[in-house]
Amino acid sequence: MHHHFSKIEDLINDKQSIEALKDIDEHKDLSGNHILWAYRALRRLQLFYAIPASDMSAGRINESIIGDRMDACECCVMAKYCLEGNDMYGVLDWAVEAYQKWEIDGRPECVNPNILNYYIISSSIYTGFNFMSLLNPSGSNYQDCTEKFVRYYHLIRNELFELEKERVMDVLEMYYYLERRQVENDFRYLCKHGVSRTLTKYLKCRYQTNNLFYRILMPFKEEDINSEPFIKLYHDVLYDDEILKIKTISLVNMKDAEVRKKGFDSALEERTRSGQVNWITASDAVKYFYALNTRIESFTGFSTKTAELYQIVNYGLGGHYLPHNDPFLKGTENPMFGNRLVTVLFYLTDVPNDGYTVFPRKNIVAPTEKGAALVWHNLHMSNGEINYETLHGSCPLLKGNKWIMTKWIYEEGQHLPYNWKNK
Ligand SMILES: O=C(O)CCC(=O)C(=O)O
Ligand SMILES: [Fe+2]
Repeated sequence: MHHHFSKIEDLINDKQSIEALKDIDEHKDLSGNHILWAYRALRRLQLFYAIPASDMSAGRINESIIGDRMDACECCVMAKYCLEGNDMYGVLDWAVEAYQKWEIDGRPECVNPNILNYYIISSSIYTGFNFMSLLNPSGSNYQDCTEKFVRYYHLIRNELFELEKERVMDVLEMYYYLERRQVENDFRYLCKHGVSRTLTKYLKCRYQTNNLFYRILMPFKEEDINSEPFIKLYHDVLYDDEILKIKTISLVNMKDAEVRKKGFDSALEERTRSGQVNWITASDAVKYFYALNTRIESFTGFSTKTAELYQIVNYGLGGHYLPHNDPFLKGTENPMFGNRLVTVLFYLTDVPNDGYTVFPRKNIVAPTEKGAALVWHNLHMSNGEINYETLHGSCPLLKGNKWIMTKWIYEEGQHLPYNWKNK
């Protein structure tokens, strides 16, 4: 018996075994869908932040290396997925990249050069590049052509990127599309350029006791972000041990995020939102978050009695949430408690270079950090109508992991100048 133990111990300590175990560990949760989503996440990041395949495959964005190098095989797989999604600009970009890496990496077997040629030729025809003009009538082979093409491709790549942005679409959709497109452009711009604090005479930060006697000892650190709509940031309102507890409870229960669509049941739609979600159960909430409810009431000034349960979200690579409004549209509100009056968004991780919460209509990128809560009013406090200026989203994550927790406070039970039931 003892003898076996030492053998097992040797095996465990063996470098190769450790690598193998790591491999198993890293891939254990990947189902077919997740692999497809991983590819889509990369492609989405590429399009969103305008990163050419040559930069992305080097792990580079804005001149700095933040990720791992991709090899020829991985680039080829990207081209394959793009082809399956009928994304011919993607096929072109990745196939050319795969081809170059294939040459540099000593022509690894996982890449079939004929398939690569096929990718390049078909995508180049589709994207309007006259590949045929490169063919030498006196019988050159595809290999030579591909090489030539790769050289030309680098010259025209920027124009291709521009072309890709133009899409054909139904005239009736145009108005909605233009408006949406403006918002999305603003969203992209803000995500790319990150946090800029604009200090004005009116936006200040302060120690806030909210007239609570015991808060004199430990006032809230309140920072004004915007006045209309009301957006404020409260620093250090969630403690490290609470964050750890929240992540521990949630980790085993995370499910792929869903979005509610008008007229449809909740749908899995990773184009709009991609991440993993868990709702803390009522019994766990009582057990662990009683004090937090009281704290939320202290800094927001609203009752949490009618609030939703806590929602935890984890975004991985490429995880995002496109701009949206949190309240339900007219007629779909909660019949007992009304609409989502206030959003309290806690950050369970730091948000250093990406994954910001952005309000594109107000030109705001929230300057937040771990343990802070961003609070905003979704409805006009005078009449309960939705304030569409609170449109907000989460920028696609380029690296690491972002964890948040949300609490939605409802109209019922608050001191409001209107009766929500008569709206
Ligand atoms: O993750 C974020 O920054 C925003 C999340 C959000 O808007 C939501 O969950 O409704
Ligand atoms: Fe939201």
